Amino acid sequence: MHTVRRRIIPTINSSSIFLYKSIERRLFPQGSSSPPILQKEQISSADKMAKPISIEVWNPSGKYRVVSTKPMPGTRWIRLLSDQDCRVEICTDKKTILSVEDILALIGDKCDGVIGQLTEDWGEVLFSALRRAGGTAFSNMAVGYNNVDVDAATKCGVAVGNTPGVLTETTAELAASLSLAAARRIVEADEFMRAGLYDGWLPHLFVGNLLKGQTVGVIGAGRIGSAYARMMIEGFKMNLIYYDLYQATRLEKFVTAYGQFLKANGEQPVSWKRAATMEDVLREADVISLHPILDKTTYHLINKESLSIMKKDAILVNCSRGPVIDEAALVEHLKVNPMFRVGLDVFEDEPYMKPGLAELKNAIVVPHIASASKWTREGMATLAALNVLGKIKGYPVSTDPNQVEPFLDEKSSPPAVCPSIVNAKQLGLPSSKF
Ligand SMILES: NC(=O)C1=CN([C@@H]2O[C@H](COP(=O)(O)OP(=O)(O)OC[C@H]3O[C@@H](n4cnc5c(N)ncnc54)[C@H](O)[C@@H]3O)[C@@H](O)[C@H]2O)C=CC1
Ligand SMILES: O=C(O)C(=O)CO
Repeated sequence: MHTVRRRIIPTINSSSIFLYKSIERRLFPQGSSSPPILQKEQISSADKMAKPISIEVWNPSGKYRVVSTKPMPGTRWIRLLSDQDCRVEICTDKKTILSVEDILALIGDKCDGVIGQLTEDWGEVLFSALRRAGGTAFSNMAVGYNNVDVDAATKCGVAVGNTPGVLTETTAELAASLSLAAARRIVEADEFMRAGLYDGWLPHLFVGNLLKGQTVGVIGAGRIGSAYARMMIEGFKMNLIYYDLYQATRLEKFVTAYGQFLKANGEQPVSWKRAATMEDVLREADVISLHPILDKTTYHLINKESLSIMKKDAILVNCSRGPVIDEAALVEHLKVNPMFRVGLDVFEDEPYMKPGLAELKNAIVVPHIASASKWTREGMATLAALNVLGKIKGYPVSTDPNQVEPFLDEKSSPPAVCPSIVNAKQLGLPSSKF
């Protein structure tokens, strides 16, 4: 078998290059685990099973084989794994979304753990394959894990990690950005300027909504929903109405204290209300932001009926998951209510939009970038790698998945703990407060 072994220039900074004895770039045929190294030209594009998957290997002599289905930001995550005797294989295939077959090929016959992405379908097929390959660890590089069948993973004895906390503020900031952009019609106005249509100030030009004193509605007041609420209340002095299955006590205390502060300074205080039903939020709020998890209870939470009870000039923001909104119903609603505006980061059939959405001026659409700040994305990669590493090494699981700083501090070694394993209890894994 002809082999190709090329040294490539690592994309990480030069100080870390010496840590890695060699880097291989190989072409990985689907359906084999320790595949022969093939030249691209040798592979017939007509033969689907022979379709190559390109990978990058770090620390080739590492004892544990850890696969990442995507290159991830930063280099700390690679260093942390390599330093702990892991051979790290990163899929560098150009295809944006890997299929189950692609991932089966990456798992192969021996694989200790995988770091995967929210675009991948992690169900019984992949978890059984991972288990057969000797693997017991998987982590999504995301806090949301609606793409993962956790029961199937548990049945196979595979731990499922996620990355909460590190993306809370970044995601909330995008929700706040979309709220402002929609309220003040920033995207429409930008397009107007660039089209050369501006010929002077006019009293009616791009008039939008003032946020101060209006009501912000939050559906799903967990980590991100609460952080978003605080930004809108503190930043724009909005009143809060929220709906969640649980009471957001800290958020309520914050609004009470901030209201008292404003009052003491002679300003109009802000207020909060926990709604008994989601419909109460939809009826009362001027800006509504969706932050629940996606599950059976939140699928199409916003549909034709719920849209119909919202104010005609309300603003709706979605930075949770696309299927929380019935997007076809939303398109119809936007068409007949031009004053109703939306800011969407996520879509029902991602990466696609429902027909008609792209043409609507009252919709702002961005490609699932809510967690896309450098610090957050590098932190997500680190937490995902530490989940996988911790399970491989037999470390206990953190009892507080919101305590992320100790894992992210670049100046010290991370604790010997898995940051967040969602099926830890079901698997009977030991836990640690650390
Ligand atoms: N667009 C993006 O890039 C990002 C999207 N997300 C999405 O945001 C979601 C929330 O993340 P976190 O705030 O960290 O999670 P979290 O678990 O802290 O908050 C979710 C909240 O939703 C509530 N909830 C669950 N079912 C509900 C229902 N039927 N009605 C109302 N509330 C309900 C929960 O009680 C919880 O308070 C993630 O699951 C993920 O899908 C997260 C990060 C980035
Ligand atoms: O973390 C998530 O759930 C995302 O959607 C991307 O950050």
